[in-house]
Amino acid sequence: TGSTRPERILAAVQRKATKGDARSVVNTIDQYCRYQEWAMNVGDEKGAILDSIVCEVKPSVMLELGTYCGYSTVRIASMLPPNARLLTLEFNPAYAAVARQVIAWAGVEDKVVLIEGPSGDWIPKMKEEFGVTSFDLVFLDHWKDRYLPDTKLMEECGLLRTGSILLADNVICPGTPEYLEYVRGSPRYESKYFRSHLEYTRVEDGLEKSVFLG
Ligand SMILES: Nc1ncnc2c1ncn2[C@@H]1O[C@H](/C=C/CNC(=O)c2cc([N+](=O)[O-])cc(O)c2O)[C@@H](O)[C@H]1O
Ligand SMILES: [Mg+2]
Repeated sequence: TGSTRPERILAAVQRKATKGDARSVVNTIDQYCRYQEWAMNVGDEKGAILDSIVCEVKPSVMLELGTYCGYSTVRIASMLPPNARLLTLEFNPAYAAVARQVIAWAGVEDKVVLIEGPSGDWIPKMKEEFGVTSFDLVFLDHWKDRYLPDTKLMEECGLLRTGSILLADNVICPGTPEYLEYVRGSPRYESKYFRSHLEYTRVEDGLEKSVFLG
């Protein structure tokens, strides 16, 4: 049984990235996935948009849905002030195991809480288990058909406050039509599309930034 793609990405990080240097980890994964084998990281082009929004919002408490190998986890954490917290949800134990090591190699583990399990189970427990009042910023990058149900679940659980921001990856490719229709059609959101490309390709994709109006 050979290695998995996430394990090969981890091996590249441990071989080529400077330990404790988050940007070096980000650059190493981008190099590997652009020139060796594609992987579903938000990537460098959309990543720059993600960086600018994290810098603008300066979240104290942030949620990421879909950790995968931890690329965006590290990218986001490297932009956060020391007292900020990034909670990230991943239900595949093998991916979570890789992500923990990528996060550790980058030296950002103090800002990150990786929670292993499905978003549907954990979103309702955020207040009691993690003392979350509400999320300042949520990055949606998990199964595309979960974006809408999990957004509605966060609303129902009172995890969004006036001004909370949802940032969704892949709204064009692979696409999240039901989610887009909801946030663009609802009077409770102010939505904006940031046009870009699918990671490491010339295919159109983009991020949708939606401000919850309460
Ligand atoms: N309910 C849930 N709770 C916790 N973790 C969950 C979850 N649903 C999925 N996950 C995890 O989130 C990741 C899935 C990402 C799907 N992205 C994608 O499918 C994707 C595909 C392409 N693409 O095909 O070009 C490009 C992209 O940028 C993409 O993000 C995986 O690590 C998976 O284990
Ligand atoms: Mg994605």
